[in-house]
Amino acid sequence: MQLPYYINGEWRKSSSNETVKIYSPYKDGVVGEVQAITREEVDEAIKLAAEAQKAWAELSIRERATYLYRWIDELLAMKDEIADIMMQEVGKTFADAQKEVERSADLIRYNIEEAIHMYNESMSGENFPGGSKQKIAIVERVPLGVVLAISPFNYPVNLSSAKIAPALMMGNAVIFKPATQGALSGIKMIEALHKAGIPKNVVNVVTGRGSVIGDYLVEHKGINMITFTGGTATGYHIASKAKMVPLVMELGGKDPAIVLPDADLKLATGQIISGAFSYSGQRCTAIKRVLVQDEVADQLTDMLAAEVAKLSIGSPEDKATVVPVIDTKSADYIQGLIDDAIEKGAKVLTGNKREGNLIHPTLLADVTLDMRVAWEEPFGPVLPIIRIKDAEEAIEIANKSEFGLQASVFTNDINKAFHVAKKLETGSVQINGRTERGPDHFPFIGVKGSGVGVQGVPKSLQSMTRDKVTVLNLQ
Ligand SMILES: NC(=O)C1=CN([C@@H]2O[C@H](COP(=O)(O)OP(=O)(O)OC[C@H]3O[C@@H](n4cnc5c(N)ncnc54)[C@H](OP(=O)(O)O)[C@@H]3O)[C@@H](O)[C@H]2O)C=CC1
Ligand SMILES: O=C(O)[C@H](O)COP(=O)(O)O
Repeated sequence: MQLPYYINGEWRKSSSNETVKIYSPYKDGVVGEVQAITREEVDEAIKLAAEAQKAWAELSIRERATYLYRWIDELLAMKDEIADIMMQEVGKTFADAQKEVERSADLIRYNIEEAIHMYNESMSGENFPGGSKQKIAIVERVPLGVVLAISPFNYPVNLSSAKIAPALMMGNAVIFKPATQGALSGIKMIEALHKAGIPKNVVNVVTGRGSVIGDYLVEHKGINMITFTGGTATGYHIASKAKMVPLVMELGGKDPAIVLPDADLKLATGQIISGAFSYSGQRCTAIKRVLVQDEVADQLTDMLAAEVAKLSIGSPEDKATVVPVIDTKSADYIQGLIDDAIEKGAKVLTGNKREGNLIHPTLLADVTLDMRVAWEEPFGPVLPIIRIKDAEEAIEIANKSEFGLQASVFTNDINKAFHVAKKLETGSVQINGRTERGPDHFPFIGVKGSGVGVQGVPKSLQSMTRDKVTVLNLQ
C-alpha cells in the first residue's frame, strides 16, 4: 500500500518520487509506504492552509461542527479498515485498534459539543480603581491560524484527533504530520475527513521522516502554533527550534506506582499489571516503576510475578497483551536497560527473554537507584520494583525523576494519599488507580521533562485560541 499525501483537497504523489517504507513491528516485510515530500511541498501546504483558514474561521461554530459530525460518521464507517491497518503498522491488537477509533469518535464529538458551549466574556472598567462603567471589554477567543499537529506512533488516530478536532472547532487550519510509523492509520483518518467534505486546505497532511522535514516544519514562519506528542528528546529539540509560537507538548514519563503498607494489594496488583504491560508498556502513561514500602514488598512482588506469568505474549493477531515493540532500535534499548540492571544486581523474576522485537514481560526485583531502569523510560514491557522505607522516601525518589507526567498512590488512608499526592511533582496523581490519560476530557498535563501546556478536551480547545479584546468606550 503506497499512500499519497493530502493537499488542496487532493491526494498527491510527491515530486521527490521518494517514499518512506513502513515495516510492521511483528511480521516480515513492508506494510506500506508514504510520500517523502519536499520542502517546496511543505511550503505549499502551509501557504494554502493559511489562505483557507480565513474562510474556515468565518464560518459559524455550528457550521464547522457539521463537518466534524460527518467526520465521526465516516471514521466509524472505516473503523475496521483503519483498525486492520493500525494493527499491522503499530502492532496493536485489532480489538484495541477498534477501540481507539471509537474513542477518537467520542473525543471528536466531545470537542464539538464543548466548543459549542464555550462563551466569550465581557468585563466592566468599574472594577479597577478609577475605572468606569462606560468602558467595557469584550474578550473573545479567536483562532491562532495554522496549527502544526505532530503525533507519535502509539495512538496514531486518537492522539492525532485530539489535536486536529479542537484546532478545527476553534477555527484554525491544520498541518498534520503523523509519526512515520502510524502514518498509514493517520492518513486513513484524514481520508474520513475528506469524505466528510472538509473544505480544501483546512487540513493538509505532510509525510516524511521527522528528522528530514521536522525541523523545516517547526521553524516555518507560516506556523502559528505547535501541538506535539512524542519523546522528550524530540520535544526539547522542537522547543529549541520553534519560533515565538505557543507550544503544547506531551512527552515521555516515568510514572511510579507508590504502594503503601495499608494498600489493597489485590487492587494495586491488578492496576499495576494493566498499567505497566498493556500494549507492551508503549504508553506514555504506563506505570514504569513500582515504589513499594518494605512491609508489603515481598507480598506485592509475589502477587505481581504471579500475574505477569498469566499475561499472553505474542502476535497482536493472536490478541496478545504483550506484543512486539515498535522496532528493533526500541527492543535493543529496552534490552540494554534490562542488561544494565542485571549487571548491577537486579533479580529477574520473569522475562528477560527476547525473540526479535518481542520482549517477554520482565519484572525486576532488588532494583537500586544506580540502575538506568530506575530512571529511564523503557517504552516496553519492563517493570522495576524498588523498595522504600516510607512514603517520604517514595516522594523523594519519584520527584528526582526528570519526568513529571503522572503517579499512582495505593493506600486505604485518604489523608495519607492526599499528603503524598500534594508533594508529587507530576501533572496528575491517581489515587488507587493506574496512571492513564483518559477519560479524554480530564486535563492531561506533563511537567518537567514530560511537557508543557495542557491537553484534555476543554483545555485543548482553549490552547488553540488566543484572547482578543475589543473595548467599548461608551459616551
Ligand atoms: N505524554 C504523552 O502524551 C505521550 C508521550 N509519548 C512519548 O512518545 C515517545 C514515543 O513516541 P515516538 O513516536 O517514538 O516519539 P518521537 O519523539 O520519536 O516522534 C514523535 C513525532 O515527532 C516527529 N519528529 C521526529 N523528529 C522531529 C523533528 N526534528 N521535528 C519535528 N517532528 C519530529 C516524529 O516523526 P517521524 O516518526 O517521522 O520520525 C513523530 O511524528 C515516548 O517517549 C512516549 O513517552 C507518546 C504518547 C503520549
Ligand atoms: O500515549 C499514551 O500513552 C496515551 O496518551 C495513553 O492514553 P491512556 O492512558 O488513556 O491509555
